Amino acid sequence: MPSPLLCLHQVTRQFSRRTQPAVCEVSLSLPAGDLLALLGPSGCGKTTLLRLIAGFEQPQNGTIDIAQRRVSGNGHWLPPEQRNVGMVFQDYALFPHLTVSQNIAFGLDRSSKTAKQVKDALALVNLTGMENRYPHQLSGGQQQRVALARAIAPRPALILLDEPLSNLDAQVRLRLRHELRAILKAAGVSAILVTHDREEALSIADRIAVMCNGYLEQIDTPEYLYQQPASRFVAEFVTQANLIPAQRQGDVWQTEIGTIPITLTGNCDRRDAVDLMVRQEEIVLTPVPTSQILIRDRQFLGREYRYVLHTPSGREIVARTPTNTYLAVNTPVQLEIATQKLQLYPKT
Ligand SMILES: Nc1ncnc2c1ncn2[C@@H]1O[C@H](COP(=O)(O)OP(=O)(O)OP(=O)(O)O)[C@@H](O)[C@H]1O
Repeated sequence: MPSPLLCLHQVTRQFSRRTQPAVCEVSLSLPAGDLLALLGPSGCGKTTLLRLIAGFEQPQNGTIDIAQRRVSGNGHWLPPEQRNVGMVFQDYALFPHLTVSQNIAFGLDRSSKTAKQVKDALALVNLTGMENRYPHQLSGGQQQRVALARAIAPRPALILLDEPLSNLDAQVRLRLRHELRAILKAAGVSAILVTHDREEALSIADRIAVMCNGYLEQIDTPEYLYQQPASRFVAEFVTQANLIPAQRQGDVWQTEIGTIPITLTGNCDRRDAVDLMVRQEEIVLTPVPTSQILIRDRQFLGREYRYVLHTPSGREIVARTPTNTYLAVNTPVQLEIATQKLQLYPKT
């Protein structure tokens, strides 16, 4: 197996003794050529972790290796400019008085190769022909592509992107999402992308690292993460699943939405009270006049309906159904769960 391009071991950064660490004992590795998304809510430590890798922050504990070279920890320290890492920021950070070409050439050593490196980077981000424009003559999406070309041009080992799409409007953002992945893959560069947008992470990353309160909760492929969230936090944040309290009663789980065979969650868990993870798209709704569960809201989302249901105890459950299930608000409904395997989590 080839050595990973980036290796973090037990990295911790605490800004003040009175607060908990912004990044706490994070270990992860990144295979060469992979695109990793750091995903988590605001304040969970994503940007701090990115800055530790770039060398803008120094950890109190742990080691960081890039391309088999220790850049931080155990008495080693390499400043950002010696780490062979490119950065792309949320606000593009282009020089307004320099043209597109000059912006891209900025970080390159002046040599006979510079013009070719700029030309190649421009072609990679699809901006050939715009080399003499100034940043204010470009759209937001084009400016971000210049920033990406500038990071790629010196051919760094690793590119770090901090919320690179968040300043763009929704449509451009969607388009650039896929372009971004294609450009990074075409350049053959490894990259880490910070985002708080789960769809962005799920759709473009090879692997996703989910962070919560400074800790790394889970790192897996988007598919695995979605199917098998390792914790209640990942289940709620990434899959936006419903967590429904359940009591063991013989060979079924007793819940507000009916009984569920224990076999659906595997028989090995001996706990009596758990929360079951029920994904929005796994719920099948049938109108039943005697049911105590009511539809409180319905939204048409084009390809599906999003129903908000209320149980007698006041719990809110969200279901997404195909558009052939049209049910009016206030209809009493029965819920069925269409899955072969349900995840469960210990009760909090
Ligand atoms: N220079 C600093 N000094 C003190 N505290 C800091 C500093 N930088 C970050 N923090 C704190 O560390 C924690 C993690 O911040 P960080 O910016 O890494 O989170 P984030 O996940 O990137 O959030 P966001 O998505 O809002 O940018 C927060 O509680 C933040 O207030």
